[in-house]
Amino acid sequence: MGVLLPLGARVFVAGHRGLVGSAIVRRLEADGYRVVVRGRDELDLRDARATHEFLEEAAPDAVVLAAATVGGIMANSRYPVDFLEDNLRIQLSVITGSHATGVHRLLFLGSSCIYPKLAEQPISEDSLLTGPLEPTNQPYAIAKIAGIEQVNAYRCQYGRAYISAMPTNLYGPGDNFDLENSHVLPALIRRFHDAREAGQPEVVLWGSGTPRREFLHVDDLAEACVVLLRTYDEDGPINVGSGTDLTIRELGETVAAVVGYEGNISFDPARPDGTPRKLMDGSRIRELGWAPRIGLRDGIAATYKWWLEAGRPTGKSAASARR
Ligand SMILES: NC(=O)C1=CN([C@@H]2O[C@H](COP(=O)(O)OP(=O)(O)OC[C@H]3O[C@@H](n4cnc5c(N)ncnc54)[C@H](OP(=O)(O)O)[C@@H]3O)[C@@H](O)[C@H]2O)C=CC1
Ligand SMILES: C[C@H]1O[C@H](OP(=O)(O)OP(=O)(O)OC[C@H]2O[C@@H](n3cnc4c(=O)[nH]c(N)nc43)[C@H](O)[C@@H]2O)[C@@H](O)[C@@H](O)C1=O
Repeated sequence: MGVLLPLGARVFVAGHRGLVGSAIVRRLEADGYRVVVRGRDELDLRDARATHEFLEEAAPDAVVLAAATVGGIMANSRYPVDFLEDNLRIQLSVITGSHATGVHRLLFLGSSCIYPKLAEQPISEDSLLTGPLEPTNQPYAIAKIAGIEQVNAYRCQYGRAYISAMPTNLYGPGDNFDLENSHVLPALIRRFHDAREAGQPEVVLWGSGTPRREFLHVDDLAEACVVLLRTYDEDGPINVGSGTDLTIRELGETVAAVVGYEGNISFDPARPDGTPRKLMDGSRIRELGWAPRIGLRDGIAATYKWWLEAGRPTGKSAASARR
């Protein structure tokens, strides 16, 4: 196999201000790569022509596609048009534009929600398209599946070294802490912190508390992405997970303990549970020598510390996220 990402290569990280993109920028720079970025205010990646012009001028050696319309279970349910169309448009602009301007190496990021709602656990890459999706995030999942197919098509028709990675649920510094639109982990950090400060006797979590989720610290994901960019060149998605999961009730208890909240935890069954379980089979990426380093409790403590030191950002509301 040739050198897929030589040291010093120039990498365009699309979505560099996000949870994932910012972690990938940190990792690439620490590893001796040169990073190219462009803010959404200057370049809307849904605009195919502007994206093409930018890629032509910037001429990166590689592209990491970490820009997307992203959110938790309620955002996915409330804004299906945005989750479907924004992501299809960003993918078309960036992947098509990369090929058209001669970029030979590209990493596309999908998500574990591309797999069937009731996939056999742990979920192997081979279970893609073997059953119905989870309805709360079907539009997003279908856009991401289209992205995987687009990557495969460029591999097949043009021999491009484009690849797709499917991370499990992520968390870490730079996450979205908006209470309605975020994912569960940052929401719980903020909710337990606020409840402790207010002396609130109870925190009501969404759903039944029984769904199981697997969480990976974003710095571990970033390391996995660089390993993939350097060494991996196969068809189809490759999973990136921590290898262990827990119930939402257990997650709530863990976050409460880290934050120092000692009140009661209850559940609101009127809110959706989503997929009952989505634990990834990570054996393929483990064979490449990558393994996560950050345990969940330590990762939550580090994220809580980051959030406090950053001035307790409240995250992206639906309006700003859907700008
Ligand atoms: N968070 C998670 O738990 C998981 C995330 N992933 C995947 O990782 C990738 C990144 O997610 P994450 O970092 O969490 O998301 P964030 O919302 O934190 O970041 C998304 C980034 O994309 C940028 N962006 C969105 N739309 C546009 C646009 N039209 N033009 C230019 N830039 C745009 C945002 O810009 P701005 O900062 O200006 O808003 C932001 O920097 C996604 O593909 C997602 O599917 C996969 C599994 C789990
Ligand atoms: C990464 C992944 O993320 C999403 O899927 P999800 O894992 O279902 O999302 P989530 O993190 O929002 O919730 C996980 C679980 O937690 C429960 N829950 C309890 N209390 C709160 C709470 O306060 N906020 C949130 N958000 N959830 C809560 C909630 O009811 C659910 O049972 C999709 O975007 C999908 O497309 C995707 O890719």
